[in-house]
Amino acid sequence: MTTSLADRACTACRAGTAKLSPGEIAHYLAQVPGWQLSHDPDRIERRWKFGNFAEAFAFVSRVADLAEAADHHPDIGLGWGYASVSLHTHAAGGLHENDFILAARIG
Ligand SMILES: C[C@H](O)[C@H](O)[C@H]1CNC2=NC(N)=NC(=O)C2=N1
Repeated sequence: MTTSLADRACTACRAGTAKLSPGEIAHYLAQVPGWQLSHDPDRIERRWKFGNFAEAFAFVSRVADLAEAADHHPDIGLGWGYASVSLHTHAAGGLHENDFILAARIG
């Protein structure tokens, strides 16, 4: 049995790390329902709605904890009743397995 994405470990990336190919992206994207692919650079994004600002802020705080634990860091948007997360790997100039691991952990 293969390890589920959320249980895999993020690997440290250095400049020059290869970004995922379109075929690899499609393979990983199928494992993170709700996340959408965007481009330039390749990235995955998701937006959540909440009933107030405090709930959105608490969600963002949980995402920040997951990011620190993984040593992989998303761009985060926050406002009244919503939060958005965008993931890509700076070192690769696009998407890396690490982005999908963190997306799977965030949910
Ligand atoms: C050494 C450490 O793994 C790197 O600096 C990490 C930190 N967090 C990161 N986060 C993201 N999104 N992309 C990176 O390339 C990245 N690099």
